[in-house]
Amino acid sequence: MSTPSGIAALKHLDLDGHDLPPSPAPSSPSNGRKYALATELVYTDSGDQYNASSVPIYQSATFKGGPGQEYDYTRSGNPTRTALERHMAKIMNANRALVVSSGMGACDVITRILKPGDEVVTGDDLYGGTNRLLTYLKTHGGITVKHVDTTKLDIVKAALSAKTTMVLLETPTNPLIKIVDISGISSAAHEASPECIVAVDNTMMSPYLQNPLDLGADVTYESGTKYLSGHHDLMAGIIGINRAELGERFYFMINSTGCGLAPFDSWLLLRGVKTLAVRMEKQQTNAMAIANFLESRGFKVRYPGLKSHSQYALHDSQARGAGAVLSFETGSVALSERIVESTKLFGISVSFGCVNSLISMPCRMSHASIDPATRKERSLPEDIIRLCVGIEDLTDLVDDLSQALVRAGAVRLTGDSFVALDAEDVEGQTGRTTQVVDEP
Ligand SMILES: Cc1ncc(COP(=O)(O)O)c(C=O)c1O
Ligand SMILES: N[C@@H](CCSC[C@H](N)C(=O)O)C(=O)O
Repeated sequence: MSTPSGIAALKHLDLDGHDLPPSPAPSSPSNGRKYALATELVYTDSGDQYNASSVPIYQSATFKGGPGQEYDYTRSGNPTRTALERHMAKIMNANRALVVSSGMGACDVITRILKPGDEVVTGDDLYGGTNRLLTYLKTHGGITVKHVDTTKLDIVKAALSAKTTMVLLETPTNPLIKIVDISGISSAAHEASPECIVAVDNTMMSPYLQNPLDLGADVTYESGTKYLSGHHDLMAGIIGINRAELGERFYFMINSTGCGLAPFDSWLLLRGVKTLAVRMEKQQTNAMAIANFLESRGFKVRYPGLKSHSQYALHDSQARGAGAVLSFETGSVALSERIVESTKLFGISVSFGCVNSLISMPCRMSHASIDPATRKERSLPEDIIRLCVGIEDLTDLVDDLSQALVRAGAVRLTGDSFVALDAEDVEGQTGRTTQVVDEP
């Protein structure tokens, strides 16, 4: 591929994604990290003419100078966004990273390369928004979408064929915390169809804990709205790729549709990513303790850090930690609602990965767009509660959950110890007999 210069370098016109000129300042190959990840996360070279310590925000839609310029228009490229993309490529172990306006924006860019007649194999437990986009592509885009239990390699293999164009995975899944064998499925997919693109949604882990590209995936993407930003103050999506031609095709889509991340949000995300290691370490330490606490109270807890998780070993083999999202069931929707409404520190909110702890009922919130019949078919329990654990003091978090469980009638205080009540007992009671602990 020749590299046009001058005005040609500013045109990104090829509709089929072939023979495109390189996009402005593509991220440099960065697989050879010099330092440990926690160090690399904080180390950014601003490349600024005044040696600014923080990457400057190029809040400009246009760049003067005409032909031959590296940047002409922020939809096509912006120096602050490029700085973030270079930083993220390094962190994701990717040759190239692209940043867009949301996690779903990233999923859209990736799936836009599908054509009518193409076939996608994906999981039966997926974030509700991903399920919604795939359902749209199935209904209106002429694409076959097969939802299978991706925890079972033999089931995935049976679904794959030479026609499979894309495999789209999440691991751990949201919200059932199922673990998917990235390496096993990537090999099987490439064997069934060498051109098949294996894309992994890494939102539940972040690159601090898991690197799908190192495990054989072709594309990794995630919602930067979550752990990467860490403060619930921006929306972003990141795509990481090692295959140059895929990078150019995705860049073509981003430039064509205008979903590249804005300069200020790129700057905010660069800032957030610097503290990813310390936030994640504290969040997952808290999450582990809370998972143990709930399990010891008799709840069925889903968390990949628990040895009781049926896929603990698989998760441990492909990730460096369990993250900070866990879910548990109570056996009763009404009881779950009361628990969610009784917490004080755990805010009732969608999303996860931020410094504050959150509580939600996925079937009513993040996964409400999956119709109830499909939720049932895919065994998504209506009573499931999802916790996203933050960086607060652990004792405060446990106390908050304890008082919520008691208030809601999920456990009874007997002397100093809690006794879990099963849902039938709780709902069968006429007037609850549970004691309420002192309010903090
Ligand atoms: C696993 C997962 N993937 C993708 C997304 C989409 O990210 P965003 O909200 O940034 O569009 C979300 C949440 O929204 C998610 O939980
Ligand atoms: N109303 C939103 C719900 C966003 S859910 C965000 C996040 N992925 C989560 O799992 O909590 C929508 O319809 O997309």
